Amino acid sequence: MSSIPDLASLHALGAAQQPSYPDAAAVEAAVTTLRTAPPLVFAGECDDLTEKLAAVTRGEAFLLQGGDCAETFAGVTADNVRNKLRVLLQMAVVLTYAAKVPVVKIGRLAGQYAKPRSSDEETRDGVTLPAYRGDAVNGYDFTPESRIPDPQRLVDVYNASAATLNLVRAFTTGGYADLRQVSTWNTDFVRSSPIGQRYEALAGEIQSALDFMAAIGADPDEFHRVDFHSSHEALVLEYEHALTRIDSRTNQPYDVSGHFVWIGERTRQLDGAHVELLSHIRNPIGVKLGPTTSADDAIALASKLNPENTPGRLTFVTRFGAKKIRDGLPELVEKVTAAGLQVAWVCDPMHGNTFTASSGYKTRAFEDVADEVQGFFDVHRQLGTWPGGLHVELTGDDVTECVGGGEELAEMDLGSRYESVCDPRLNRVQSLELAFHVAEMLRSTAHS
Ligand SMILES: O=C[C@H](O)[C@H](O)COP(=O)(O)O
Ligand SMILES: C=C(OP(=O)(O)O)C(=O)O
Ligand SMILES: [Mn+2]
Repeated sequence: MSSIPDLASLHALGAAQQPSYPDAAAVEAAVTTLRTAPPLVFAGECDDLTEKLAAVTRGEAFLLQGGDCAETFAGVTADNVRNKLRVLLQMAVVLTYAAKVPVVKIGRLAGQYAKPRSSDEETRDGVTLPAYRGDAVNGYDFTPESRIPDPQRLVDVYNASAATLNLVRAFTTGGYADLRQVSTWNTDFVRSSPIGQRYEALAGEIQSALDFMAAIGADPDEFHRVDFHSSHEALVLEYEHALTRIDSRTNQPYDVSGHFVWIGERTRQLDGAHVELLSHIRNPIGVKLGPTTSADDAIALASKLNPENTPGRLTFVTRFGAKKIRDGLPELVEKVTAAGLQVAWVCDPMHGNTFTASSGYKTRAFEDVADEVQGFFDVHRQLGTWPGGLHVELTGDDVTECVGGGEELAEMDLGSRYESVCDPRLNRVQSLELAFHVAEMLRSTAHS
C-alpha cells in the first residue's frame, strides 16, 4: 500500500481515455515540472475528509458534490469561482437547515479539466478532428492545431487549480462563507424567481436564529467559516501520478492534486491503470457506477480499492438514469451491503439522463434529474440503507443548458446561453430548486 507504481507500469496495464501525445520529450518535460511542484492539498486535509465521509457512510451526514462538467482555463476568474461557490453554499444551507443533517461540501473544481469521451473523434460539416478532451489535454476550438494534445496543458492545469483553490480557501475561511452572509448570497435573482423567494424566507429564519445565538453570547467558529474540499476525475495518468507523493507524516502516498478524486464510468476496469493507481493512494476516492455494473463488479472494486474496509475511503457514485435506477440499483446496494462493505452511496442524476435536443445541443431535463434522485432515495429507503449524497454538474450562472425546472426552460431556449464545453449543467435557479427537492426527500428519510 505504501509504494507508488511507476508510470510505465501503469501504462502497461492499459489505460482507457488517455491523450495520444505526439511529442514524448514534451511529456517528459511537463511531468518533470509537475513532480517538483508543491502539493495543492495537504494529506491531513484528505484524512479529515475521509472522516467526514465516514459519517456519510454511517448515515450521519450528507454529501453535496458539484461543479462544472469541465472547468476551463478561461473560467478561472473571480466571478466564475465565486458564483459556483455561492450556489453550492446556498444548496448546502438549504439541505442543512431544512433536513437538519450535516452536509459535507465538495466542489468539482480546482482540477476538473480532463474529460473521457464516448468517441475519439468529432465531425462538423463533414470535417473530422480529434475530440476535445478537456483543457487538460487539447483546445476546444475546432481546428486541427487546437485539437493536438499538448502536455504543457497539464502544467497549466496545476496553475489554474492552484489559483482556484487559493480563492476558494480565501472565500470559505475569510468571511464570504460566514453564515451571516446567508441572505447576501441570494442577491439579485431573489426578485425574479419563486425559488429565490423561498430561499429568502429560509435565510430570514437562519438570520433570526443567529441573532438569538448572538444575544445569548454564543458565536462558534462554525458560523464564520466552512470546510470545503476539492475534487476531480483522476483521468490523465501523467498528471495524477506526478502529483502522487509520499506524505512525510504517515509515509503513505497521497494524490495531492485534490482532496477527493474519482474513477469515471469509462475507466473503472478492475485490472486497469486507474484502479491500480488509486488503490495505492490514501485520499478518499469515488468510483462512478453506471447501469451495466454488476454487483460482483462493485464488490471486486471495493475489495481492491478499500481492502481494509475503512469507512469514508470509498464512495460509490451511481449514475443509472431515471428510467433504470429503480430496477438496477437495488441488487447492487443489497449485495454490496450483504458483503459487509463500508461505502458511501451517492447519486449522480446527471450522466444517465443526457439526450440531444432537436437543435443539436446536449441537454438534460430537470424532471429526469429530480426523478433519478427520488428513485435513489426510494431504493435506499426500501433497503434501509442511507442515501448518502448528491453529485451534480452545475454552475452559479444563469445558463440555459438543462431544460425544465420552475423556469420551464424549453429546448428552443438552449441556444441563448449555452456555455458548457462538455455536459449540460444545472443553472443557479435549477440547482437551488433541486436542493429544495432533495431537502424534502432527506427530511422524510432522516426522520422516518
Ligand atoms: O462528462 C462526462 C463525459 O465526458 C461526457 O458525458 C461524455 O460525453 P460525450 O458522449 O459527448 O463524449
Ligand atoms: C465523465 C463523467 O461521468 P461518468 O464517468 O459517470 O460518465 C463526469 O462526471 O463528468
Ligand atoms: Mn460530465
